[in-house]
Amino acid sequence: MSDLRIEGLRVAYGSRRHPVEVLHGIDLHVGQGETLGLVGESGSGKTTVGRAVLGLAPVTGGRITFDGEEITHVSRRRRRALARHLQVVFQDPYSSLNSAFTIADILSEPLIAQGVPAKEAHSRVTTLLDRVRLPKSASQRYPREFSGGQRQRIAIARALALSPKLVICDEPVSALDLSTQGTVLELLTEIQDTTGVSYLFISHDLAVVRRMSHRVAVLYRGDVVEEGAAGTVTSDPEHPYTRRLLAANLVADPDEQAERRKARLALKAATGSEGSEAVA
Ligand SMILES: Nc1ncnc2c1ncn2[C@@H]1O[C@H](COP(=O)(O)OP(=O)(O)OP(=O)(O)O)[C@@H](O)[C@H]1O
Repeated sequence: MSDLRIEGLRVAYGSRRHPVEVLHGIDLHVGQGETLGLVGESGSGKTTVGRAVLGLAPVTGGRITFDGEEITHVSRRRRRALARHLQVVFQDPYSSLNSAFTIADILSEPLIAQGVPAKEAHSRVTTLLDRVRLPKSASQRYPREFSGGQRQRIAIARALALSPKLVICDEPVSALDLSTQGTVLELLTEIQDTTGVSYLFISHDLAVVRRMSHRVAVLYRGDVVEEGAAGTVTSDPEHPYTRRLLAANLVADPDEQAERRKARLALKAATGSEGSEAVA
C-alpha cells in the first residue's frame, strides 16, 4: 500500500520573529500506483511540498501521513527508516550524483545505508542498471562519463534501489533536451506500470505533467487553486490561473524553450547555484 496525505500543510521560512509563509494550508493526496502532478510557476511552492514530505522543510502547521503514520515531524532514526519507502529524484542530474564514486557505489549506497550487506548490495547493481536500460559495464564508470539523460536514469535507478512505495520527482526532466525528456518520462511510466510505485510529480511544465499524471493539482502562491483528473485540469481548467498557465504553455516555442534552458544551465554552471541533496 502507498498512501500519502497532506492536510492543511503550512510551511514558513525566515526567522521565528519574521516568518515568511510559503504554503498556506494545502491539502493533497497521492494514492497507490498513482501519479499526482503538481504544477505551478516558479516560486509557487512545489519543491517545498516535496521537501516537507521528506522532512526537509520548516512545517508550521497541518499534517502529513504516509500509510496511516503521521510523518510530519519524526525522529532522524525514523526518517532514515522511511527513506526505504520514500525517495526522490531531483532536477539536476549533474549535481545530484556524487562525482567521486563509481555508479556501482552510488547505486549500492542506499542499500548499504539500510543494512543490506555490501556484497549483496553490489550484486543488485546490475539489475538496477538493467531496469533503467543501462549496460552492466556502466557500474565501474563515473557520473562524468555519462550524458544528462543517462545520469538522470542513474538517479532514477538509485531512487528505485530500495523498491520505494513513492518517489518524489522534482522537475526530473527540466534539465534535459526534448528527446531525452521523452525517454526518461517513458522509463518512469514503465517503472510505475511494473512496480506500482506512486509518484508526486513536480513540474512547471503543464504538457509534461499532463503526460505523466492521473490527477493534477495546481499550486499558486502557496495555495492549491485547482485539482482534478489530469485531462480535465489541463484541457478545461476552471481557475483563471490554470488557464493562464495553459495559455503560456501552449504558446511556448520549443526553440525558445531550448534557448532559455541553455541560458539557465550556463548560469548554473557559472554560479554553481542550484544544488541538490541525496536522500539515502
Ligand atoms: N530555504 C529557503 N529559505 C527561504 N525561502 C525559501 C527557501 N526555499 C524556498 N524559499 C521560498 O519559498 C517559495 C517557494 O519556493 P519553492 O522552491 O518551493 O518554489 P517552486 O514552485 O518549487 O519554484 P521553482 O519552480 O523555481 O523551483 C519561494 O518564494 C522561495 O523563494
